[in-house]
Amino acid sequence: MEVEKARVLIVGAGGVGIMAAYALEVGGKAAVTLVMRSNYRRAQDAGISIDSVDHGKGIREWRPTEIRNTIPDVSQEGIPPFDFILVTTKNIPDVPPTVADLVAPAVSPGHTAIVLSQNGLNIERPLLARFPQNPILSSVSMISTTETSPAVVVHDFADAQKIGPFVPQPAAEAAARRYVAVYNGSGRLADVVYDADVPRARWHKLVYNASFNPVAAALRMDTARMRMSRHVVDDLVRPIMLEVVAAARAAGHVLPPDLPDALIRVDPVEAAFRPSMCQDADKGNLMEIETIVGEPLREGEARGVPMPTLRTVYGILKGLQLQTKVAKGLWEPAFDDDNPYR
Ligand SMILES: NC(=O)C1=CN([C@@H]2O[C@H](COP(=O)(O)OP(=O)(O)OC[C@H]3O[C@@H](n4cnc5c(N)ncnc54)[C@H](OP(=O)(O)O)[C@@H]3O)[C@@H](O)[C@H]2O)C=CC1
Ligand SMILES: CC(C)(CO)C(=O)C(=O)O
Repeated sequence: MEVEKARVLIVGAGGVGIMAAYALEVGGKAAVTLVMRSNYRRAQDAGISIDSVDHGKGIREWRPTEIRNTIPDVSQEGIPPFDFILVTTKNIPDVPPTVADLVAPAVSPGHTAIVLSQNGLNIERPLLARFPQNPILSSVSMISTTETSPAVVVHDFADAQKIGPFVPQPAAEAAARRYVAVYNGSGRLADVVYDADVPRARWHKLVYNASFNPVAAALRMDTARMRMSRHVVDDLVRPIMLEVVAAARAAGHVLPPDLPDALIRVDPVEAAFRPSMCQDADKGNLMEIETIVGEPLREGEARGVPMPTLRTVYGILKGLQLQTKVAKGLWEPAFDDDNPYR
């Protein structure tokens, strides 16, 4: 007897979203509807191309069950509810629409589990507030995957995810366990696992992302060159890592003492790896500053943790983000009424 496939909507069809769509479909336990935007036409015409360390090179003209270029409105369109909505856009709350606004038409209250496979801290909170009857799940992803041109993806580090409920609660725990089983239907993805404490996993990952990402974006430097310079690590990366470890501890998450040293050396030198925020800066894209830098800073400072290096880097990054907003017509230089510097 054929078991009914989970209906999964994926919003955000870049590197992470396309690899998730592929893993879900190839596992045979999910039917994926993939929302595409700039790459929609190319995927419609020629399919999606993937070279993947997990699934093989030379995957061509691939398409999931359904591709569309709008967010489904389940009640208006009269379509069956989605079991899961996987969000894999960049999370940039300082520019609308918010993730909650984006997915709202596709959410069936009390049914759809929303999975956030995005970097950052506390990104789940607005979803919990907006959809109190729905399981809200976190996927802390360690994959390295890039959309090199529209609908063409290169995936070069094995898919590793820690997946669990943002708030421990039976329905969310069950939904998270089901999602892991559906995602790894192929049995190939041993590092995609259930984790009962994803808030800790988010802090753990932030030790890398809150330090290397913004410093790389500000300096336009890969992690190998930062290490070769020595001073970039000594003056910026390591101090931020220690500040984030202290903030995590203040928030109740004790991370291994050797974590900063291990993460400083984690990228293969020959990869000359540019963290995602640096790649966004290179492309003139908006960056995930508030979720990756601002939020750990706010969490730490609210608990009295001194975080002077991260605060300075945050200020610089916000300035860079403002320049991108100007370039995109999203900010008009003008004084607010209450600006003391006018
Ligand atoms: N790439 C990686 O290896 C890793 C990424 N992450 C995290 O995963 C998340 C996704 O990253 P990644 O896949 O690299 O990001 P990408 O920039 O490659 O992809 C994001 C996708 O979301 C689409 N999108 C954005 N807004 C909308 C919208 N309103 N409606 C429809 N589609 C939209 C973009 O479309 P368009 O092209 O039209 O802008 C793009 O296709 C981020 O939070 C990132 O930090 C975490 C670990 C590793
Ligand atoms: C380092 C990496 C690829 C880890 O998955 C990441 O999260 C990023 O570049 O932002």
